[in-house]
Amino acid sequence: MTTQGLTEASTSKFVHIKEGELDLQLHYNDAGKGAETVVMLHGSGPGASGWANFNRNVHPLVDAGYRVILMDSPGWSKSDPIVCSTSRSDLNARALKGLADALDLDRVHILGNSMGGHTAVAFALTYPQRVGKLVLMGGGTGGASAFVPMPTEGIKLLQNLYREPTIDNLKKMMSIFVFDTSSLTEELFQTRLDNMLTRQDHLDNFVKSAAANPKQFPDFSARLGEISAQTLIVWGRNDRFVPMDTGLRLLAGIANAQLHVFNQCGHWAQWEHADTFNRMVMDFLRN
Ligand SMILES: O=C(O)CCC(=O)/C=C/C=C(\O)C(=O)O
Repeated sequence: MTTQGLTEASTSKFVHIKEGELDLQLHYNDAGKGAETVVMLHGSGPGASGWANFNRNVHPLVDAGYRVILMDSPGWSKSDPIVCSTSRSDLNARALKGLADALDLDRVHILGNSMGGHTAVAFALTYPQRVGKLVLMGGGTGGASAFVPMPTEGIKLLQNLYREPTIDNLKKMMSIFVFDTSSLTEELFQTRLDNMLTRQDHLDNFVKSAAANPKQFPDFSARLGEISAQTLIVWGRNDRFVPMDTGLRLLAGIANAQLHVFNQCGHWAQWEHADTFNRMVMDFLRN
């Protein structure tokens, strides 16, 4: 199958899930028809979505024969709003369980970016039998860095953007989000700003959630030994949002893990080094 013609609109779907206390509508994109499914989970930035985070990764994986599902987490994009006063990582993991059940998916590979990585680990800890392989980029667990003050400069800019969603604050955040800022276009900024401003309720709820529980992403370090899934950890050496020693903690804790560090790369490895990243992921999933 070739992916010509696959767009956000042509793959856009909704589903209602009931999973524990979660009773809401989720938006997701569904692309490809493979026997194996890769779920991609986006990060926590304002205006983030599956399609915004992974538009450079969907097509190669579909062409390689995978079904690709992009889940928009509760509180992002076209999914229902929510205030989270407990663990956001576990809340998203429950949402993914509901989505996997609704789509009759027994087992999925999970590729998580930042908050999506935290969610992937929460899912693997709670529903280990539902996990194939894990790819964790710039995320996987909360907890303190040994080297960098927390919250990091990137997370402070992200929180500020949630409180004051202006083009200036968006540009401030994006200026340290990726390593090579010349790749950021006015069109990308405008699309991202439009995404954010379309859902003022999501922005307000994120701020309320952080006030109710500043530690939205718990530290899973002590439990990483429970994960048996083969895991590929990917980090940017120049990540100023979630520091690289988080990746080292994941590597130390997950027995079947390997770590790849991209030089000249910020917090968006799957976008900044898309071609190499896609080849690496396909090789990892295949073998
Ligand atoms: O606070 C954390 O540990 C996670 C931060 C995070 O998920 C940031 C992600 C940002 C994006 O992926 C985005 O804005 O697209």
